[in-house]
Amino acid sequence: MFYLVGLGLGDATDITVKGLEIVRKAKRVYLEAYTSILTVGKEALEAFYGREIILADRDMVEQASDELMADADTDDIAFLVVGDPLGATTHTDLILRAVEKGLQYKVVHNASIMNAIGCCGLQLYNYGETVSIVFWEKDWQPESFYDKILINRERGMHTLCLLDIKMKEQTIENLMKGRPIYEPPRFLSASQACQQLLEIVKRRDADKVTDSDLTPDTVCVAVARVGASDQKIAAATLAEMCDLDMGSPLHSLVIPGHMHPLEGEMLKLFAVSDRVREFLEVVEKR
Ligand SMILES: C[S@@+](CC[C@H](N)C(=O)[O-])C[C@H]1O[C@@H](n2cnc3c(N)ncnc32)[C@H](O)[C@@H]1O
Repeated sequence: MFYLVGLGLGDATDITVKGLEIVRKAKRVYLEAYTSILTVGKEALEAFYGREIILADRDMVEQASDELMADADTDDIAFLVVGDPLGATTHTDLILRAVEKGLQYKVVHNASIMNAIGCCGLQLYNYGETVSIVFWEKDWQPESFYDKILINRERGMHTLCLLDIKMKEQTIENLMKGRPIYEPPRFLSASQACQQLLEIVKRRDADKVTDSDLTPDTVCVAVARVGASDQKIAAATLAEMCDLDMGSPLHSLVIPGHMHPLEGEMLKLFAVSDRVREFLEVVEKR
């Protein structure tokens, strides 16, 4: 059996009982190591599960499925994914390859950032398309995520923005071989994401600005390390968020659409300034 096991969002103990039983009896245990991270590393997982873990880089997952799934016809192979195996990063390609090979598979679900974002108080029913905000390079500064945020806002919907993780293949190879990591992975922070969003606002033609467009005063929400003991949530204006330190990764950002009074009341718990509190009090009284 080929098992895709979700690890949840916080630390080693977030695996489900069902997932842990599978990990403990599987012949080999892989950890997908490039789309998300927990607040603890491979060693802490190995200590908690009592099993050796093989890190699986993008090449292995996308090109070496024979190796990954070897023996899954007669033995159990576990493939661990931070969050939910089918949340945000959908590993449906692996499922299709397992089926092609005539293998049986099972998914063990767990919490995903896609549902845990409910922690900020904005209703999951009211979200539109999720977007990914990528690290801008000197000569590559896409703006497509901004347009998707506007489409959601035009419909009154909130937008969950997942933030880029840049992990060089070399870093993962070094990790897998126990070699030192010369270039640590880079994680886009909520404040960097807001700086990029405001840069796009600045570049757009002021005459064409609509009510859905973002401004430095637009209230947004940043979450960091959701599910971990030091989880942090902050509601701030985009301009305030540019200078707010949310601490170590992972971060996500939410750009609200139309807010229900209850959503405003809940968000107020996380307001970082009087300006945001005053704005949310108006929402509460709608
Ligand atoms: C590609 S998604 C992977 C999703 C994962 N499979 C899941 O179901 O949650 C990775 C992005 O989700 C967001 N994310 C994942 N876990 C998070 C957490 N615990 N706190 C805040 N953001 C998180 C970050 O923006 C990160 O770059």
